[in-house]
Amino acid sequence: MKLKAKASHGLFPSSVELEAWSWPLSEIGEALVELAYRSGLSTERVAGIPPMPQPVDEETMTQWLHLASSPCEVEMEPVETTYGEVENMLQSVAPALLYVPEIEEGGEARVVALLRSGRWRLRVIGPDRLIYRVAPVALRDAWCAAVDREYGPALADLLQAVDLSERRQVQARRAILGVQLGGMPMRGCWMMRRAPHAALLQQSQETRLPGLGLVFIASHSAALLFTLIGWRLMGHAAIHERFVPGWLWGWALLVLTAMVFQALAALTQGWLAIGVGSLLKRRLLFGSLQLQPEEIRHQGIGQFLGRILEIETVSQVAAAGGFGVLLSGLQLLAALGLLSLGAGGGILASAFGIWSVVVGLLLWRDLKLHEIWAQMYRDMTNDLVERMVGHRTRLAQEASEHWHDDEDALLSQYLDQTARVDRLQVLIQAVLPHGWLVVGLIGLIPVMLGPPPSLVGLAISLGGIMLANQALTQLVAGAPSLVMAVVAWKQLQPLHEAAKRPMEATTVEGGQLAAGLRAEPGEAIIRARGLSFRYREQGRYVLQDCHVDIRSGDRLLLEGGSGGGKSTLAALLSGLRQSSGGILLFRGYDRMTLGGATWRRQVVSVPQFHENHVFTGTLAFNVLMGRRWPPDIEDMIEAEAVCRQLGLGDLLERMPAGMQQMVGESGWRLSHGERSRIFIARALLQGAELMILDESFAALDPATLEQALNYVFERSPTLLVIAHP
Ligand SMILES: Nc1ncnc2c1ncn2[C@@H]1O[C@H](COP(=O)(O)OP(=O)(O)OP(=O)(O)O)[C@@H](O)[C@H]1O
Repeated sequence: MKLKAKASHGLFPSSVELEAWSWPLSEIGEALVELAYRSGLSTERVAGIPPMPQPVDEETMTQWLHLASSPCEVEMEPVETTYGEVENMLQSVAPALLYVPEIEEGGEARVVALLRSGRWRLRVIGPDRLIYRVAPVALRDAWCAAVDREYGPALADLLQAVDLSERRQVQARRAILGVQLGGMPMRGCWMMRRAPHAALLQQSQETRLPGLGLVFIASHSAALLFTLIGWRLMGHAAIHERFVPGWLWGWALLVLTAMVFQALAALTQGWLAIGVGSLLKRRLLFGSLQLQPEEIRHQGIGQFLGRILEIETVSQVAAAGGFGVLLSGLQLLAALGLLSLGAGGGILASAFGIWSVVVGLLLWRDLKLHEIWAQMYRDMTNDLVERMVGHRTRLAQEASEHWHDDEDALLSQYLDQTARVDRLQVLIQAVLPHGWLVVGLIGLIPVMLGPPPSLVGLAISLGGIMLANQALTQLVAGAPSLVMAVVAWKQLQPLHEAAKRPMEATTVEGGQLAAGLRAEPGEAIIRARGLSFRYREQGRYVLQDCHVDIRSGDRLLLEGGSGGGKSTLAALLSGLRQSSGGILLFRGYDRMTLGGATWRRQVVSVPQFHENHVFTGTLAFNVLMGRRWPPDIEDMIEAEAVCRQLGLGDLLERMPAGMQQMVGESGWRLSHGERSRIFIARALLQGAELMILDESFAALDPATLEQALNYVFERSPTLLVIAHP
């Protein structure tokens, strides 16, 4: 099959073949750099991208892309679609890299660098750095060629028998395969995005928020300007009693223009709200995943839950007109200008200045009260989460009359604070805008008592008072949401700070090691010299001057008294914690060289029961999450086999949905022994070089223990078992 694409350069576009607009696999690094640069995500063409290790499979490629994308300040996210959806996906996934398997038997695999494109023509960068325009269907055919080749021949005879032109035959084959294979998963596409730890401003540029913001401010200002000119026109006509039709038409035109700009402002406000909300959500959720377990533990998980819920407040406020509040500032300035131009300008402008200070002070007080209120709310959430987690223990062991002791005290403090916030709100909402009308009219009294003012000056002053009233009404209507947003943003600061931390990158050595072969029998896997660890800087050492040697193929048992530091050592060896001193090497590399992610892939630890978790999801997800998700059919077959070998066959028979059964907190309640074997299965399926089991067999009866242990011996290349004597 020959694939064609129109070249976009030159005066007379000509058809060129796949080789011209796709990159050889060996040049994937160059394709990545060029795509990052041309799509505006990198500021320069980064040099020195390491070569991709061979042989290539999807896993190696994903790992390598993870490694190679970090110097370009981008991330490559694997995208999965179905055979029937390929064309749609190609139209929305850019910028992206696509792995195109060999089109013909014996051909070579290629890579396509897809730029942001229109719907009907996709733009791709060729190895000659020129941009080609490709029909979505041509790229679809290239990407799906391997699948089409496998399933297409069966259709060939059928299509030959029908009298159709060659073009129609291709279309018919595409349509039939689309129906037959529509749900088949398709992989080999990686979407390029700005790295999530990049500055918020850079990320907002990517979503075109600054431009939208400017359009919003400009259209709002224009609407205000045209309204003011309209007022001036009507005022002038009224004072001079000259209501000629031309003036009325002019006024109508001004009002219409103001309406158009107002509609544009409302439209861009909606887009801004959605854009800001999604940007913040993405950023802060990334921040929450960047937190170290110790940071969460230090503050309590409920505190963080409370903070994460605040994300919704910030984005809702954006939608609820927080921007309108900011813009009422513009109206206040315009009102100040009018008041100083009108009759008795000095007095009215000063009165308005003093009133604005009062407004500012009351809003400041509102902010402070809200901050205390939010802290109380977070404490209550934390308390509630603690109570829910420990509910069963309290049920069994605490006297029921004490269950709600602290809860009642917290609740009554919270209600008192809510009442304080509400009282201030009433004052702000009722007094500020209307109070100003009274103050403004009192400010006019000296003007009226003095020499008669000019009618124009009086009209301008009245217009200024009304405009200020309108601006204050808008300000106090939106102020509560703005105050909430400021308070919520302050609470989200730890997540925002965590989001600035760069992700742990896979290093060149890490990538090579991950793609390379297993260690030779007897080769040193772990080497630790003088290893020490303490939980706090001034705390006591839990481990001190510790020497460990683990070789490939070893089966080791680590015994020791309670609190002796066995689990801590397991956490250090598996890269979950970092040592306070000494040297720790995995196959000759330290953690910095290898990268934390690669280290944790290669040394898997099954933590003690209370430190491990069954996620709410299918059993298949729970055992395969350490390998990859979504899985392919081989993964599923292997996962079921591992579960059966660990003695979970009975459980699988009893579960109505087998491997697809929902487990976890709200699903099938697994017994202690079943859970511990699921943890073992999860670790075995990760395929790590070294496996550490921390008291994983404690809950098993002797027969099951023997079966599980024998299987673990058989499957793990190197094993360290922690157990009590
Ligand atoms: N976050 C922490 N801060 C301070 N000390 C801690 C912390 N976590 C654990 N420790 C202490 O470190 C010591 C070693 O704990 P570790 O869990 O490694 O022991 P272990 O040998 O696995 O014990 P066991 O056999 O009872 O599971 C214990 O004294 C424990 O109290």
